[in-house]
Amino acid sequence: MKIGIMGGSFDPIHHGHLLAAEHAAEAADLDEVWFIPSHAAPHKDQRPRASDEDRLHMVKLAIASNRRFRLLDWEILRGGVSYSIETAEMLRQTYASDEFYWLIGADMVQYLPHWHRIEELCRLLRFIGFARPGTTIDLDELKPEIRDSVQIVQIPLIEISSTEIRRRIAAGRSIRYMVPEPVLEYIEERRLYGS
Ligand SMILES: Nc1ncnc2c1ncn2[C@@H]1O[C@H](COP(=O)(O)OP(=O)(O)OP(=O)(O)O)[C@@H](O)[C@H]1O
Ligand SMILES: O=C(O)c1ccc[n+]([C@@H]2O[C@H](COP(=O)([O-])O)[C@@H](O)[C@H]2O)c1
Repeated sequence: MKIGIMGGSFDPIHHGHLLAAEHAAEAADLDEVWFIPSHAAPHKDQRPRASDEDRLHMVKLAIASNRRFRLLDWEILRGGVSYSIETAEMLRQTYASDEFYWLIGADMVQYLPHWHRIEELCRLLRFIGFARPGTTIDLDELKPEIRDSVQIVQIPLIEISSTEIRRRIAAGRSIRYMVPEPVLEYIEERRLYGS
């Protein structure tokens, strides 16, 4: 099987993530997309605002209606810094006959040279990059060892970020239609992000 990996903080998960996963899967002919919430993103100084349990639960609610989407809690269970190379090694050991494609937004494509043990990671899987509003992808900036592992797909642009959602909630503004309805209800019920 061809499996896409959608890693992220998902603090909270939003329609930008879901749309990107769906369209990237279609464009690259992937059989499934596995969502892997990180415990602590390697390049972010701060831990996510919501707990591991709440972020896992929100992803579960958001993907429940899509038969091609799955949730993997490996990075949460592993704890510590969530280096993708460690996850990729576990995936390759556990599912030796599958092919893995790490799905990343444009911001992350340009940041690839800084990923932990990136050249080893490029030998274990390929990356599928897609545009994100406000960022451009310039593959020429990447050295060939990395560039050759990246495939770019076109997806509809949707200007939503978790940061903007957290800001809106804190300011008492609406986030309806930015996140799936069950996620909105969960955020309100658990009073996450100062709601
Ligand atoms: N609106 C979007 N369109 C396309 N890709 C996105 C979008 N939002 C996030 N992504 C991608 O999804 C992955 C996980 O992102 P992440 O969970 O950090 O969300 P975020 O909205 O960027 O969060 P934050 O604002 O807290 O940094 C990254 O590869 C990121 O580039
Ligand atoms: O392994 C790394 O060094 C690395 C550096 C930056 C980002 N990543 C992964 O890229 C994915 C998107 O990151 P983020 O912070 O936008 O959620 C997520 O799965 C991160 O763990 C991984």
